[in-house]
Amino acid sequence: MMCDVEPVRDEHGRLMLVAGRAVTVRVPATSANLGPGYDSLGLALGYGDRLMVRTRQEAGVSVEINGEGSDTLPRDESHLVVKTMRRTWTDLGVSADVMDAVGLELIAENRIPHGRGQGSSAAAIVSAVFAAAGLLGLDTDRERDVLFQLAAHYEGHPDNVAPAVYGGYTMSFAEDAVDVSEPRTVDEASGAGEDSDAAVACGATLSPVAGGEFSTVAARVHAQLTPVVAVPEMTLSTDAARSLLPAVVDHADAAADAGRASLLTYAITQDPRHLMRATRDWLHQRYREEAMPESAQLVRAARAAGCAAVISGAGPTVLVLAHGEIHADAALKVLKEVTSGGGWDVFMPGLDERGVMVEVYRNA
Ligand SMILES: Nc1ncnc2c1ncn2[C@@H]1O[C@H](COP(=O)(O)OP(=O)(O)O)[C@@H](O)[C@H]1O
Ligand SMILES: N[C@@H](CCOP(=O)(O)O)C(=O)O
Repeated sequence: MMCDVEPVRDEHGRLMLVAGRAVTVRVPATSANLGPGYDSLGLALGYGDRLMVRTRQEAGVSVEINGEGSDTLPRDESHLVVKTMRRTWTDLGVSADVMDAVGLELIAENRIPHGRGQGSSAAAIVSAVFAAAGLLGLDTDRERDVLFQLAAHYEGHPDNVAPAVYGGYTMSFAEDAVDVSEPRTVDEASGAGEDSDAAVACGATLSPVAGGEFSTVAARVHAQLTPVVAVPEMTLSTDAARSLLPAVVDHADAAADAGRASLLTYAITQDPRHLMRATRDWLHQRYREEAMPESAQLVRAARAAGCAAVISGAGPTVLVLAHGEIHADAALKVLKEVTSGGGWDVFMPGLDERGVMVEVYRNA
């Protein structure tokens, strides 16, 4: 993090939002699940979104959107980034009066496609949480773990948020206190409209999130691992895809899935030759097939051709985890051939090892 601003506090010690600051946040696209790692495993991809936010004296909010969502997203308080920044400030103890008095100018450069299974909503939430913390003058590198907790809490599942925050390959899990027996939609999980006491700002650093729901471990990816994606024009919201999942799964399916998820961690970090067998899943893809039959068909065709293909996130993007240049070129060719009828964008996005990047500066 690059930062030349300090936290300012009121007479009660509460963090203050002040005019005349600016922040730039870069956040990568992500692919979650990776086959057997439903709601756990994630990979940071080598491209992403950029968000700039300025605070100003005049109250109110202005939003400029370039790229993805420029013709669909709202430009007011209901914009996901604006809502999430305000929620973050509230959770970090900034008073409503202070928040209302300071104006916001947002410029979003969006490259991650929306509703395609590459973590656009997680990227928006992560960029909002880190922008909000940066504008308060907090050291977002030092506070990365607490800010991860907040963002994962807002998103409701940690598997996209973790690689967006830390980069690389991430293995996330719910802490014991969380009841994961009922699948939740993103809206339920993000607690839209509810009061939240997720984190408290105290002293120079943030306290750990009260009852932090999720944790993660980030690992470096094997040098040969090369993602290839096929992105269709159709969209599928994550909430809709989650609503297709059963509340209970068969014990044998859970056991089979656990074996492949363990193997996948070895394949991604140590020996990519195991990727094909390591990317079988029993928990989500088959239940979602009806909502994205063409993606399911592409996964089958690519696997039949020897590519470790899975549905990326909740879909409908198809991801191949290739190993080495020759295999990646072959995977690219297979995906292009099968989708030659049109309507798909097939490319190699590369990987991101750094996660979210924040620069804060004075903007008098
Ligand atoms: N950069 C962004 N700014 C504002 N809202 C966003 C942004 N990215 C995603 N969203 C919101 O999240 C929705 C997509 O979220 P979701 O259904 O979870 O799909 P994805 O797989 O792309 O994360 C979009 O339709 C939009 O409402
Ligand atoms: N584990 C989640 C992942 C959703 O990822 P997204 O990129 O589609 O938002 C799920 O499978 O629902």
